[in-house]
Amino acid sequence: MLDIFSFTAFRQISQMLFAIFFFHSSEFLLAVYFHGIQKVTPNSLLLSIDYVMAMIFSLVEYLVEIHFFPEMKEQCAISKMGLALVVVGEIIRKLAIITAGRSFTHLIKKYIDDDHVLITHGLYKYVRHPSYCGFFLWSIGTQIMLCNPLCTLAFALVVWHFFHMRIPYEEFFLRQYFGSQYEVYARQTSSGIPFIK
Ligand SMILES: C[S@@+](CC[C@H](N)C(=O)[O-])C[C@H]1O[C@@H](n2cnc3c(N)ncnc32)[C@H](O)[C@@H]1O
Repeated sequence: MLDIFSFTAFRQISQMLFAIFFFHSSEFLLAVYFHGIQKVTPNSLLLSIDYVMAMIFSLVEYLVEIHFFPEMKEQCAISKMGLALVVVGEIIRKLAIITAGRSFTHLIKKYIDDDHVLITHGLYKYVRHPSYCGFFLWSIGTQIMLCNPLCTLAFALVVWHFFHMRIPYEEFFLRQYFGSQYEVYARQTSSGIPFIK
């Protein structure tokens, strides 16, 4: 029997599909809850071409490896560790969104509006970018869960690089809006992503 029909493959692929479905649908529903359906676009599903390509690539790695090296996918402890990272990352991300409420937008705001307040409580008391930290863990966790060594490394590098570019850009506008209030806050808290100040 082909390994793709094994119990392990069924479990790992179902977990992956559920993780993806839950992540994107809950992002969209929370955006609708906080901003209203009129202001939310399909962009809040966070399904970019690059992201879809990355997920397809990870599925290809999975299928190739399970066919040629099926024992690689039987690392139960590693796969469970990945699942735990997915769950922890998802919880951190959603707690951050709920804490920031209307101040949280999927697109970086370049102009302040009245309902945008600086959030420094909850998870934001400990790190400046908890939702990015949650996504970082979630995305790497999905690949560890699939026992995909290449994509684990690739996702870690690509997602890290994405936040390395995005955080200074986002903080440029936050400094403009909130001035010294943001400066003080930024000095007291770390970014939440390793090796990003
Ligand atoms: C996708 S959210 C990400 C928020 C944050 N970087 C995080 O990881 O939780 C981006 C929007 O959140 C806003 N934002 C980021 N940090 C904030 C804070 N501490 N208080 C209020 N708004 C914030 C930015 O202005 C931007 O429009």
